[in-house]
Amino acid sequence: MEKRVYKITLIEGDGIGHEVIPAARTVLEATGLSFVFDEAEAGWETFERIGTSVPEETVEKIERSDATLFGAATSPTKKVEGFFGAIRYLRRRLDLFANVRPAKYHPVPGATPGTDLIVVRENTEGLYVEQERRYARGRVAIADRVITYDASYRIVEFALELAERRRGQLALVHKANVLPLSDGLFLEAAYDAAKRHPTVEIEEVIVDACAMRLVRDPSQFDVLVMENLFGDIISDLTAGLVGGLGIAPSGNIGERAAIFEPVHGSAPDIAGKGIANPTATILSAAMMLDHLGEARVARVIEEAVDRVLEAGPRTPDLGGKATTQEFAEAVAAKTQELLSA
Ligand SMILES: NC(=O)c1ccc[n+]([C@@H]2O[C@H](COP(=O)([O-])OP(=O)(O)OC[C@H]3O[C@@H](n4cnc5c(N)ncnc54)[C@H](O)[C@@H]3O)[C@@H](O)[C@H]2O)c1
Ligand SMILES: O=C(O)CC[C@H](C(=O)O)[C@@H](O)C(=O)O
Repeated sequence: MEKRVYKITLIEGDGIGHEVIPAARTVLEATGLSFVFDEAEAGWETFERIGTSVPEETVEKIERSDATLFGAATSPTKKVEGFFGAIRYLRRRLDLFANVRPAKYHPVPGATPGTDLIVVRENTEGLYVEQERRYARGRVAIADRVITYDASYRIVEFALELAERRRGQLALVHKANVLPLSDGLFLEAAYDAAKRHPTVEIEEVIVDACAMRLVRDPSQFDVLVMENLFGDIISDLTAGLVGGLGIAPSGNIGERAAIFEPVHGSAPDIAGKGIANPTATILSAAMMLDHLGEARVARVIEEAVDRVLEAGPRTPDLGGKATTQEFAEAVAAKTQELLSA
């Protein structure tokens, strides 16, 4: 059979994106699969240079490729005229409606054994419609939070299908006790979708109780589905359960495109030092391979990551002294060794 060549767009973005993307590329190149990598730009540095954070050429490259690996992009906390957040824009522009955020135990300090769950985050609406305004001479601010039946149905359907391939449990995470019209609509759509998946065990969990239960015993959860901002916050919590942001991968999945990225941001506090942990990006690259149908190689990369995390070298966030690239090279070597065994 002719060997498939995968077209992958690489977007470093800002800060540690410049370090973790080359690290993940080192691991991908060790798999023996064939890739054509195409680099594209996005983020704050791009905005400062050319006045837009996502050039059209970047969108076209993503649409033309089989999948994209994204590092991180910086967003300022003050309003900057003409600026929009790169990853937020790409999620909505390309209708990458499902943000899939696994949290699985890896052998690192502070990780909770038994954690093996996936947060499915709605990725196109909620507060991320980014419609804010101020009134009363600037002393009152309102942000719209949009929940639609269709987007809720679509994300819950995605989560139900995922749960069917796993342990068959789905938690519907919501705040309908306080917001019965909006989060209540999410639940209505969820139960309509669930009618077609009778084998999945459904549980409703109010988001604040969900946070508490996750901290106390994450092993009670399999798949959790929720609107955008709840998913943003809960997925950082679940990253914390498995060793921190240096570890947590994700995929933004749509019908026309898919972008894989670490859950973390551009980490300005450590950028440029070569000490960022590339595990989250390497595991995102493994998710990308899984998505492309290369499940076996994806599992081997995950195994290689675990072997290196166990034996060292480790990056400073996990108590080690390794650089980003040293860690990646160790994972690449272990990947090659496991693939040829
Ligand atoms: N998807 C994205 O592009 C994305 C995601 C989150 C934050 N951001 C942006 O990133 C910038 C910084 O945000 P923040 O500081 O809240 O979050 P962050 O994830 O960048 O960093 C939070 C903390 O975790 C540490 N950390 C993160 N990734 C790490 C890694 N791989 N290895 C070791 N330590 C790591 C950082 O050093 C920092 O102390 C902001 O401008 C924010 O808007 C972008
Ligand atoms: O800083 C940004 O522009 C987006 C950050 C981003 C988010 O979805 O809010 C990040 O926190 C994430 O979880 O992907």
